[in-house]
Amino acid sequence: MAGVNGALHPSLEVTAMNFAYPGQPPFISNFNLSLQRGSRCLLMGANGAGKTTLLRVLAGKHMVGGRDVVRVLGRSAFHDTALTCSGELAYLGGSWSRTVGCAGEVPLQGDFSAEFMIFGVEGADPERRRQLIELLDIDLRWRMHKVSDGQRRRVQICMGLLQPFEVLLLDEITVDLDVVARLDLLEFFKEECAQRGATIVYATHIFDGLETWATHIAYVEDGTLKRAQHISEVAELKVARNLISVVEPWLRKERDEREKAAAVKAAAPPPPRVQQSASSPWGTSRHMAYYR
Ligand SMILES: Nc1ncnc2c1ncn2[C@@H]1O[C@H](COP(=O)(O)OP(=O)(O)OP(=O)(O)O)[C@@H](O)[C@H]1O
Repeated sequence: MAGVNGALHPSLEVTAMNFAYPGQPPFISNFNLSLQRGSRCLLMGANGAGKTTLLRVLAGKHMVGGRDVVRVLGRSAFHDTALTCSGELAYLGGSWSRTVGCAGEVPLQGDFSAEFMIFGVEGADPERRRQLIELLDIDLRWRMHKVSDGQRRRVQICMGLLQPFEVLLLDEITVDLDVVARLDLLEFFKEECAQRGATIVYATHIFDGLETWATHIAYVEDGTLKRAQHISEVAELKVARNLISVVEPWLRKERDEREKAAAVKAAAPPPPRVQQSASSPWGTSRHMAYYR
């Protein structure tokens, strides 16, 4: 996707990025992605392909390489903490949690009202707040420990969007929303990109209506970027009914190849066992048997 629109300064740029979880083999190698202002990129891939990992790296939650590897608005996503503090770079992820020391991510609990949560976000523009509360159909009297998953999610999304982001990373946040809330939110995102030039990367498995929403697609397979295209360049989409009928064969092909590779591995003869010589300290001998 390098150089989309030919503009000089992409709002999001990843260059030759490598990543491995601690103590694990390399997962992402030589990953490159470049998005201009106003782009809405759909991040797709099978379960475990690396979408969440990528979004968290883009959000500056993991340090990867030097300052030039993951650039957001021309600044290092990890090193420039002002990016997230100002809300210019926003990440809305799966669960609503907070990090508690060695316990890691702990789900939010407690009897708070939606109003307390939303009005607790400092510096929010009252008009934007009113618009989001209305868009997400939030009742400010909701008690957060008594609401449904979808209602809790609406409050989380509202809080995450109060600051006018420049780059927004969305990790499957619409799963709990009903159809109307999801469509209204997607429309809101489209306007944010068109009017303010915001950039969005959205990881999801729900493709309904996204063929006309996305400007770009990125398809990852096992940590590797297999496709990165402008939506108009996806040849299959020109003749397909919808996005799901395009992506389903990619996912099935990938699964078949994975199963074949696993079958070949299982059928291969086991590696030769290292013969232990009689003099090996790990070998057994009749002599030692006397001492057992
Ligand atoms: N903290 C971690 N430590 C080690 N490995 C991890 C960690 N988090 C994720 N992984 C591994 O990284 C790979 C990618 O996981 P990731 O959550 O990024 O995938 P995903 O594409 O978001 O999947 P899904 O569609 O199921 O949400 C998986 O194999 C997963 O087991």
